[in-house]
Amino acid sequence: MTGYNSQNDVASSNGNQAGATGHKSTEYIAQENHTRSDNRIVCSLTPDEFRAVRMMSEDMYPYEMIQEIADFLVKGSGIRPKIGIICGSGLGSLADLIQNPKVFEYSKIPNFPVSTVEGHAGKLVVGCLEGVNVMAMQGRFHYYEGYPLAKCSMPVRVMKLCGVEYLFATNAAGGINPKYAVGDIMLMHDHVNMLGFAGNSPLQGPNDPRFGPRFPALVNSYNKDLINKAIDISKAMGIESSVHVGVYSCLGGPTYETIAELRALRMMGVDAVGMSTVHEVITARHCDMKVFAFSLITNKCATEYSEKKDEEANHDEVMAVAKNKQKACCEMVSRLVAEIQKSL
Ligand SMILES: O=P(O)(O)O[C@@H]1C[C@H](O)[C@@H](CO)O1
Ligand code: HPA
Repeated sequence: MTGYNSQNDVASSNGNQAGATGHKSTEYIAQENHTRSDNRIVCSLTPDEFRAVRMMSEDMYPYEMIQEIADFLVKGSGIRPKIGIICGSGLGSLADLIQNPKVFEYSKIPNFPVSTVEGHAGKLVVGCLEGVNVMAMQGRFHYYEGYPLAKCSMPVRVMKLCGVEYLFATNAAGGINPKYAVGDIMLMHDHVNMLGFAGNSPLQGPNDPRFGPRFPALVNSYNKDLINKAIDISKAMGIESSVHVGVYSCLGGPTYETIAELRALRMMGVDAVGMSTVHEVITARHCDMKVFAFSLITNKCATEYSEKKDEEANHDEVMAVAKNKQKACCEMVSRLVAEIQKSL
């Protein structure tokens, strides 16, 4: 074979849904081309470049591959979920609410990434909550784990192809708004996409219109009706004084923010900061899901310089606060699902 273009071949192996097998055969062809007996290099990429391209293509999830994952989950559970829930750090107990759960470990789901962060169990739980079929991710994927944004939010598309219409995304976040206390809940009504400012988006790359449009609008991303219902629920629960409506921003992490960064975020109107959710919301809105999201404020972000160690954010504190507040978060989610059930 002459004039071999490994880049084309990588793309087509991806498009063929060949998965690991396709990639292996692509690599084989490329290596063969690099080691022809006449020593002519016919591959347009060096082996290292080829490997890089191949790794990039492994991070792409074409529609058919996502359909395969969705089919696997629907077949394995016998359920078509209506609501998808993403459990934030330390909030995995949201998935424990699910009755008659069918649990899929991420490592056993074909082509699924694995969770690497403490407090993210790496399980997908499918079952029934308040009479509604739901699917919950006990463990999400973060950019800082090394996954590209499209891969981090790929499960949202899986949910969509399983039948999900509503996305509930939860997270642990640092409170920047000085009125917020540790343990408060912030219902997200908007976000500032800092990774987007830097030119990074989960929708980067070719657009597949079967998911949604090339240029989706993001105003009104957070469903107002669901926010209002959650406010009513917080009143019924007697926790309205610790529930706020605010703006979330996601940074890349894994570092917590500097004082200067936190001051800048505050000036931009950000109330809480974390390392997730925004790319999931973008992906969900792209495929026209209704979105509800909240942050559990697990720590207060310092905006003054201090030598005090206890003012520094740390993941143990995040986890401990989440554990303490999981009951209220679970109740909020259950009651909101029950409200949705009434309207189905
Ligand atoms: O998955 P979430 O956004 O809830 O997790 C937050 C952000 C980091 O992963 C971690 C930092 O403590 O908690
Ligand atoms: N910053 C970023 N992410 C977080 C924080 C924080 O203060 N707390 C929990 N997740």
